[in-house]
This record gives sequence, structure tokens and C-alpha cells, in this order.
Amino acid sequence: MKEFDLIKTYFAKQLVKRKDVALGVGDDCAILSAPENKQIAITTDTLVAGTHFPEDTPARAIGHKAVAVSLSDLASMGAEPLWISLAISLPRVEQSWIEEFCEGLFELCEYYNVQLVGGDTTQGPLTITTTAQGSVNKDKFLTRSGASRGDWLYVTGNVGGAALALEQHYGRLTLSQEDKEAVFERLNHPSPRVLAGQIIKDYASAAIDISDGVLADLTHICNASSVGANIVLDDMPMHAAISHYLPQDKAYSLALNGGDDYELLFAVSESNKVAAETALSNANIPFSCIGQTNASGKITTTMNNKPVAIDIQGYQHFASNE
Ligand SMILES: Nc1ncnc2c1ncn2[C@@H]1O[C@H](COP(=O)(O)OP(=O)(O)OP(=O)(O)O)[C@@H](O)[C@H]1O
Ligand SMILES: Cc1ncc(C[n+]2csc(CCOP(=O)(O)O)c2C)c(N)n1
Ligand SMILES: [Mg+2]
Repeated sequence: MKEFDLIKTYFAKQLVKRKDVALGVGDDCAILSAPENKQIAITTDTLVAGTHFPEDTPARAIGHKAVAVSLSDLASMGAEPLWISLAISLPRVEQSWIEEFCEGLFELCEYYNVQLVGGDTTQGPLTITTTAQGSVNKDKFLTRSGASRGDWLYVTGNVGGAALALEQHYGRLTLSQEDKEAVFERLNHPSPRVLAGQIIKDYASAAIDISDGVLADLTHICNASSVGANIVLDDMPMHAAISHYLPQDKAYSLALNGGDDYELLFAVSESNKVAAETALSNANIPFSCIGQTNASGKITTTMNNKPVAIDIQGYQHFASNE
């Protein structure tokens, strides 16, 4: 099967058909109708085999994750997902692999009514690049730069599960079968917090999605907002399996620096605190208040009201080049 047959057989066959897509897969460009009185949020992510997912990851999980990481970026800005494009480089055509990849990809697209509107198919090392587009009400979006001193900091869900899966993958820890299944689910099937993003856009002052690690992504908010922050480790929602394998200090270091959580980290002013918490609770979204921004210009961590030092070493490409 060659390039054009692949596109026709797999990528042009999606169930989602949006009215705002005048022209989808098949021409030089897609033609999309911008929603009235809205602005478009657009984000691009690349997943490289061996860098962003273990080489033996099931195709279905890779398809899922390719959509999830981009929708997670839209979620962090409070955007509603609309369209996605897919650039895929494949070493060879293995039809069963592509079928499963498309199942993972389209399942999440269908859930969020996102249409695949175009892309590019090439031969090469397994690499997937997604560009997702979403809409926000005019000038009503979240950024990293809106936090003020004294805002409360929150995280959705829990953190560290994916990082624990990678410890198993790289042979640094040996997990029980039950824990392995739970944490590989977190690594392979992250659920983008799209609904949470829609809710907090009315209450939060700043937000980011956690891809590099809570502390590294908090650094992005703090730098962009010119604030410091203190994180209360006692309140950090850690994945339950981590404490089975690591002493407390190593558990925090892994969970807060590992990344791949795809949860939202956001700031809320004192005056919006109750309303934000009520709205998230009403929507059954798990969240934890993990600290507060301040004027220190630094990020500090405390446990039992005492300072504890945790290195901030979020995921950075090219880190090993130095
Ligand atoms: N090659 C590039 N050209 C232009 N802009 C880029 C390029 N690479 C990254 N950026 C921009 O730099 C900013 C930070 O990128 P980064 O990929 O770290 O985003 P992120 O949201 O922190 O990561 P993630 O995609 O994992 O959530 C974004 O605005 C992104 O669009
Ligand atoms: C096999 C394997 N090794 C390591 C990791 C960890 N990892 C890779 S990229 C990244 C940050 C987000 O990427 P980006 O900044 O490119 O969006 C993280 C936490 C992984 N997922 N799979
Ligand atoms: Mg992001």
C-alpha cells in the first residue's frame, strides 16, 4: 500500500463530520469556517518513538496520545477543540498497526467531536505531529502570565503515575502487575482535561498543562506572571502506586519532575476560590489546592510546615547534550 492509498483507506475515513469544515482531507489545504465572535487557539506537538513513548507502545495508545497531548494544550487555555491535523512518518506500512493507531486517534476525536482535516504521510522513523485548533470566546482565554501574588495554586487529578511507568520501562524499578497496569494506563492513555479547562476559564488567573513536570510547568507560570510560589507537599495529589516503591523524598522528586501527567495546573485568586472549587466539584473533576503564589520570586516547597528542598529538573530535550 502506497502513500495515497494509505490516506484514502485510513485517514480520510473518519466518522466526525463537522459543519464548519468546508473541505477536509484530500486537497492542498483544508478550508475551515472560523466560528463567529471567537478566536482560534492553535497548538502543535510531536511524538517521537523512543523519546515520547517506548518503542513497544501499542499503536492504539500512540494514536490516543497524539490527540491527547494536543487537546491538553487546548484545555490549558480554556479552548474548545474543533479540528486536528496529523503529520505521520512511518518506517513501513503495516496495515494492522495503522488500523489500531487510527482507532486510538479517532476514538478521542469522536469523544470531543474533533475532525481530522488534513496532514502529511511520509516514510521515515516513527514520528507523529499533531496540530490541534480550538475556539475561545473573544479575548477570553487562559494564559501562563495572569497569576497575581497570593493566588491559590491547584492541580487536577494526580501526578507521577506516568513517571513511575517510565521507571519500570527503563529498568530502574520493578512494579507489581497491578501497579504496572495502572501506571502504564497513565503513560499511554492520558485524558486531556478539556472539561476542566472550560470550567476554570471563568475563574482561573493562569493555567498550564503538565507535560514537563509540575515544578517545571509551575516555573513557566511563575516566570510568565512574575511571581514566586510555595507548594505544600502534604497536599500534592500523588499517584497511589509511587509510595509502594520509593521513600518520600524520592517519590516527590519523581512525581514532581517526571512529567507526562497531562493534568492542569492553575492559579485562582482568593475572591474566586469558592466559586472555582464549587464549579469543579459539581462537574466531578478531581482537584487539589497545592499552594499559593507569593512575592518571593522563587519556588519553594514545604512539608509539615517546614521547608524541604526539591530540585526542579523538568523534562528538557537536549539536556544530555550539556
Ligand atoms: N520550532 C518552534 N517554532 C516556533 N515556536 C515554537 C517552536 N517550538 C516551540 N515553540 C513555541 O514555544 C512555546 C513553548 O513550547 P513548548 O513545546 O515547551 O510548549 P508546552 O506547552 O510547554 O509543551 P507541551 O506541548 O508539551 O505542552 C510555545 O508557544 C510553542 O508554540
Ligand atoms: C520512552 C520515553 N522516555 C521518556 C519520556 C518522558 N518524556 C518525554 S518528552 C516529555 C515531556 C513532554 O514532551 P514535549 O516537551 O516534547 O511536549 C517527557 C516527560 C517518555 N514519555 N517516553
Ligand atoms: Mg502545554
